[in-house]
Amino acid sequence: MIEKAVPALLVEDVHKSYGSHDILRGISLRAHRGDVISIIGSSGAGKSTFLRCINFLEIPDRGRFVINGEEVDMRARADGRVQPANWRQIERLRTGLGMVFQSFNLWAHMTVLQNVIEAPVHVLKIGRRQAIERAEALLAKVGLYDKRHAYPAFLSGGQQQRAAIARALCVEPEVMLFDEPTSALDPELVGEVLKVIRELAEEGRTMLLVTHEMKFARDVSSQVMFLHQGRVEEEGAPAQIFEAPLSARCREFTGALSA
Ligand SMILES: Nc1ncnc2c1ncn2[C@@H]1O[C@H](COP(=O)(O)OP(=O)(O)OP(=O)(O)O)[C@@H](O)[C@H]1O
Repeated sequence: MIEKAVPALLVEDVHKSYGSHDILRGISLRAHRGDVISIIGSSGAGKSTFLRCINFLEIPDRGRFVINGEEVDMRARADGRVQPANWRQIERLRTGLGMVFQSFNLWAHMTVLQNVIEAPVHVLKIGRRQAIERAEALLAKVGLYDKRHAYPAFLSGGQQQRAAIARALCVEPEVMLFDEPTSALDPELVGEVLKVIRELAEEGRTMLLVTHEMKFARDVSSQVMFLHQGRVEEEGAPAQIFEAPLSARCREFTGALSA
């Protein structure tokens, strides 16, 4: 089927620098529907920056982006870099990318339910009743239905992150982008969030996951990308990356963390 052949996300040759510091030096990625791609690497390798360039929270200096078959319209700047030509297009395409951040980023003045329906109602313009139905189903799925009228301050970090996942899912994104979703959590709360992410993977959702949870990445991913200093040092199936990596750096990194 032609539809299946269109990647959910295609990213080519992404570059990004801050001043004279080159952070991303030509990273490409292709995610087909149902792929779970973990992005791993040492601190400072550029993992989060890469994820943030994909939904234009950071503006890449260069790169080609095709989201759900639609290419992002980029234009050249006088300094040789590129920038999105049309922010309306970016805003529209962003609804196809559900982002979950390390620090949850829930709105503190809104209840869990209000957080989850905000984008469906105000960005997608779906009816409030329909948004509430969808949000309640998602909150039940992540185990937070009973907390739907609570404010974020009254939730644990794990509950806040599960609410943030429900919020990202509520716009029915093509691709979920997870940026170290468990890094800010106390160790005893990590498992409940990983369980939700694992269920999403098992459902066949397309996901990119920046993580330091090596065992989880090994279990849940269809593909793993190991970044080193802004480049893809090695990529492949989890069995390759974690059991028989070709790169000595990758072997050292995964060996040290999964030991
Ligand atoms: N807004 C910014 N301005 C300047 N430098 C930045 C900015 N954001 C990130 N950097 C730098 O870019 C480099 C890569 O950061 P990034 O957060 O992408 O790495 P990472 O691989 O996700 O690391 P970690 O695992 O520690 O989160 C780091 O050296 C960081 O200090």
